[in-house]
Amino acid sequence: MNFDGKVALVTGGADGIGKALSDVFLSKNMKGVCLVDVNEDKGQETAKAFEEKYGAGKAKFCKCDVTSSEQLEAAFKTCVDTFGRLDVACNNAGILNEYKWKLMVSINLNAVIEGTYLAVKYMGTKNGGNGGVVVNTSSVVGLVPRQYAAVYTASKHGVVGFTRSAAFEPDVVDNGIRVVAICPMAVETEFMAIAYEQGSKYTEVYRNEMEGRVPRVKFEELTSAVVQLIEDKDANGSINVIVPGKGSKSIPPPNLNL
Ligand SMILES: NC(=O)C1=CN([C@@H]2O[C@H](COP(=O)(O)OP(=O)(O)OC[C@H]3O[C@@H](n4cnc5c(N)ncnc54)[C@H](O)[C@@H]3O)[C@@H](O)[C@H]2O)C=CC1
Ligand SMILES: CCCCCC(=O)/C=C/C=C\C=C\C=C\[C@@H](O)[C@@H](O)CCCC(=O)O
Repeated sequence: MNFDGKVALVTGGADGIGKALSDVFLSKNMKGVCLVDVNEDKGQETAKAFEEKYGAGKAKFCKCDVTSSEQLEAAFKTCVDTFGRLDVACNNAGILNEYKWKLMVSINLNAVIEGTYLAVKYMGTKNGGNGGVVVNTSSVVGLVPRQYAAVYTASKHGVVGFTRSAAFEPDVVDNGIRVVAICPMAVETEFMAIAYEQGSKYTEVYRNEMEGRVPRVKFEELTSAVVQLIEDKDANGSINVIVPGKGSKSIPPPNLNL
């Protein structure tokens, strides 16, 4: 898919990875981006900054807690009502808080599943849309284990398993939709700092043993991996790990000869 005149919806679009993706989408001449986020102040601020940079009417902020089915569907509807179409859905919002693990699973996994199905409803060729691409944000710990962050790791493994499987569901394929996921290593966002504030078993260990020593994926490395996945019409069910300084690599599922 090329980006010209297309429309994206990005959850967690107010900040971090979602903001960086939205910026790149607009720089590639997308018609508009819908920033879907629970943080109203940041969301309004980011939308305003994008309108100053790319022109009036290019960015729409939708206040939404992705754990609410009603709010998430309203965001998809607002996006289509505002821009007249939807082509790319990035299910990206996420948190790290092992102490609030049920909430974390709701945000990191349930909302990704719900967002994917809503994308089929609002982008599907059988539902009046033009087809499109769903990009789900997992993590490198969607592929490998990480102690002290068992539930975060489980939620991100869930995103990988769901993406690999949903991509080949007839209802998804027959609606002209591809589904992919990214598995970044640590990225240059405030994610860990926010996790410190909220309190998490992993962040205490991270702070003591790793902080300042873990290389970070730069926004440019991450966004170019996502752009490639969106542009590549053969990328479906693809799970791409993104490693600082080494770019993006597709990780096939294990072949168990079953
Ligand atoms: N930063 C990192 O090192 C890595 C992050 N990831 C994943 O990338 C995704 C984005 O993370 P970052 O941009 O780094 O974090 P971030 O904290 O900078 O941005 C996350 C955004 O999601 C929003 N959000 C949180 N809960 C929400 C909810 N219930 N409803 C709607 N919006 C909500 C926040 O308000 C924020 O704007 C997450 O899924 C995270 O797990 C994956 C690998 C590495
Ligand atoms: C488990 C919570 C992770 C939250 C963020 C996320 O989703 C992904 C983080 C990704 C990468 C973390 C990398 C950690 C690397 C270390 O295990 C080690 O390899 C780095 C050591 C560097 C050194 O110089 O010792």
